[in-house]
Amino acid sequence: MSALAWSRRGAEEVWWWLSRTAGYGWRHKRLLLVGGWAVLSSWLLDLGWPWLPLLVVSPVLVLLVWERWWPVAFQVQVTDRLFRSRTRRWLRRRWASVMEACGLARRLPSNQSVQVPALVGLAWEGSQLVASPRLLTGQTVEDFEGAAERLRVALEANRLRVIADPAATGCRLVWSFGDPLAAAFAWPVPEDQAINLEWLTLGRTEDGQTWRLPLRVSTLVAGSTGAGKGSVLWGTVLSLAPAVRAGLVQLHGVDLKGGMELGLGKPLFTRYATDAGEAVIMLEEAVTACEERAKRLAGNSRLHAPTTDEPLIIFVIDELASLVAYLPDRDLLKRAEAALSRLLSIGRAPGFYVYAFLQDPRKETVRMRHLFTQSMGLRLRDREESAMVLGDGAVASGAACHKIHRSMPGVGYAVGEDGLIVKVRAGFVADDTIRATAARFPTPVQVPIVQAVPDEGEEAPAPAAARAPRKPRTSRRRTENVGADS
Ligand SMILES: Nc1ncnc2c1ncn2[C@@H]1O[C@H](COP(=O)(O)OP(=O)(O)OP(=O)(O)O)[C@@H](O)[C@H]1O
Repeated sequence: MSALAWSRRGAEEVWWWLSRTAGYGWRHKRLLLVGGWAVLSSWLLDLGWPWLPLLVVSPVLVLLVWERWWPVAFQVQVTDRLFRSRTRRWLRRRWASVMEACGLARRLPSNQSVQVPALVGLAWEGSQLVASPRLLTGQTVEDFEGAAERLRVALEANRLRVIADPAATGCRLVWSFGDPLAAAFAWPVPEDQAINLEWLTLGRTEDGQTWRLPLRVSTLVAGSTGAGKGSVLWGTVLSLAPAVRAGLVQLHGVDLKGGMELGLGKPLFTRYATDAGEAVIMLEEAVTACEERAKRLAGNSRLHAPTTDEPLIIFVIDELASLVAYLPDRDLLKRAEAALSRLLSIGRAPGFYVYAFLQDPRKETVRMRHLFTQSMGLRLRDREESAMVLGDGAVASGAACHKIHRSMPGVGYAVGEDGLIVKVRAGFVADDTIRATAARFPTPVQVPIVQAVPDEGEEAPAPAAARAPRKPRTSRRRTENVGADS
């Protein structure tokens, strides 16, 4: 190794040590450096080289001043770079022992030699260290998923993802260091022209990218109380607001907390239900409108193209369980379940989608859970709940909703644009932002929900089970008005 390389390595080691001892504070470090400099200077002065101390110490002084006055730039340019090159070097050198310690190496009984998965590639991609191992014969990606936690701790990383290749015959190990999602950030009022009918923009991903979710898929968002479902809900509404004002999207809101959640943004909603009776009528009318649109599309198109005459209909249902599990009125509950299941199963092509939010993802609570084609998990109670929402495979490869800390509302796991699970944080939507958005992007049409009131002397309607088949509850003209399908 050349002298230059040695001195570079020496400088790296000094700065590595300085960054590792950050806890001691700069006063101690400075004392140490100045002391070392004094000893070195007196030694060099003795040798008759008075200019050398200055030469040696001036780069260090420059670095000290840089770190003190421009800490962010210093972090990015010096500390992070040193950390990366050192971590990469360390892993390359220790790969075999890491594999062995994590239970991924194999000792051959014949000659006691150790077989280790070869390290095919190792590189930094942004803030993530990515390794590509070659699996040993008889090993599967699941073996690496099983050792994920050990691999994470071995590198003192915040998170490790095991990403299988499409055929699941190999995988990539992705270590993330630090937490780019640690700090909350506010979500702004959308721009006037920001109409996007393919993607919702909701926050940031752990790679520092914008978090986008496909719009034209019914989506279930689960999170314990206080997990930040409100940010995802309002992020969805804000993302759609410009299209709402343009008449290309209609929002139908269900808020059985009496309007406490959605009330602030009422002008954005074409239809808005705050009690179970209204919600069920709204859903049933939407099913009728959806079936009619599907009939019209049949033979012409396989996917509805939104227009102002035939907009996308997006149901936003806060606390889904209040509608399909906790209703004391069994008749209403059955009707709600039936209408919602029908909408979820036939709504995709005609452009009817449901965005539902709930705390308890168990099947006993939401029987139609499997009908949501997209789901995301915020903080959840335990591993089982994480697996219910995202699937076992996602949890095994690192989507641990149950490990999200209480102090991180809005953080969760979702399927990213590449189809892989990604950790995300929704932007925080303040009440003032909702009010401003509602004032700027009101929907051009609001359709009230009319509940049938039995005429005097007329008997109350019989339970649904006794009536067959049930007709739509409002006139044909009103039904057609839903979704402006007239
Ligand atoms: N993205 C976010 N960033 C930072 N703080 C957030 C974020 N989202 C929510 N919070 C904060 O977390 C708290 C709980 O948020 P929120 O009401 O959205 O949770 P929730 O999941 O809807 O809870 P519940 O089901 O009990 O209504 C709020 O006080 C809010 O200030």
